[in-house]
Amino acid sequence: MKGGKDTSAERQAGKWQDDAPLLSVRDICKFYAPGKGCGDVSFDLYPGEVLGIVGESGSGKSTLLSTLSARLQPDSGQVIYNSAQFGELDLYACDEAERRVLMRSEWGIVHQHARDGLRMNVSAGANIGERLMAVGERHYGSIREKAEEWLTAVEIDTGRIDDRPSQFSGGMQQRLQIARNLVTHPKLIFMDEPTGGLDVSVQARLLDLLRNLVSQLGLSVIIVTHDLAVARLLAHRLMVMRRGEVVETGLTDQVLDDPQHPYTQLLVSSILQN
Ligand SMILES: Nc1ncnc2c1ncn2[C@@H]1O[C@H](COP(=O)(O)OP(=O)(O)OP(=O)(O)O)[C@@H](O)[C@H]1O
Repeated sequence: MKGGKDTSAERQAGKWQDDAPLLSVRDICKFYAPGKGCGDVSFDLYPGEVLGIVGESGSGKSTLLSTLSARLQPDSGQVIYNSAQFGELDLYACDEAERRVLMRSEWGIVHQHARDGLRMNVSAGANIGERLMAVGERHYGSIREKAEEWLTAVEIDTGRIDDRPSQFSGGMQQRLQIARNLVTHPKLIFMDEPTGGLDVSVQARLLDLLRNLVSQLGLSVIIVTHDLAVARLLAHRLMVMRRGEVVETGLTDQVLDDPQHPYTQLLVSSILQN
């Protein structure tokens, strides 16, 4: 099946708002110094929705993503996750053990640099199998079979299952990182510049793959990118950040085709001029 975003019309019709939010973010602040970090961020993310966080370098995108994914304690604010296993969880008030379970089952994190998300000294199959074992899978044959299925899903030859990621190209490493994340059927994926640092043709292939998987699996995604073309292709909704503040939010097509805030206008026009 060829994937793709749902149309703005569906989004505007409130297709997702009928469901309970998967993630509710309220007044999150995390500042390292004045203007360095992120402040007063609030939004709801619905099941199957892809939210893009865009803005120039240093605007606070990665800081925000880390606070949303329970990797960086905010100075203030609340992140509530609607867990299949635990019900509503306040991420910074719940047990560390519960957060760890989420990280390896219901959530996935795709890092910009694949080596931050992979174990480079074990095989591709073991990278995928490790996450399965973390959720209780013990049968070697079944783990290997699922690893092969996921290698195929991310377009890696199953003959490479015993190779280490260090023997893979950058694009393959990134696809392996995605397979490792998706094997446990997570609900929510956090991505930080997943196509950054890759050649343009490799980026295009990865984006196409991501778009199809996100659509087929009905994943909710929060993706940080400075690349508006990536945002346009993947995200239903955008949040534009500048100096730690959200300056504009809205449907992707609306924000990019009819930006309201002067900073977004500048961001969009600078891309058009290039
Ligand atoms: N651990 C840290 N200690 C101090 N300052 C930090 C830390 N991490 C980030 N910052 C600062 O906070 C600001 C926001 O950084 P952040 O990485 O969130 O921005 P970004 O929008 O993701 O940028 P980029 O696209 O370059 O990754 C920057 O000024 C950065 O230098």
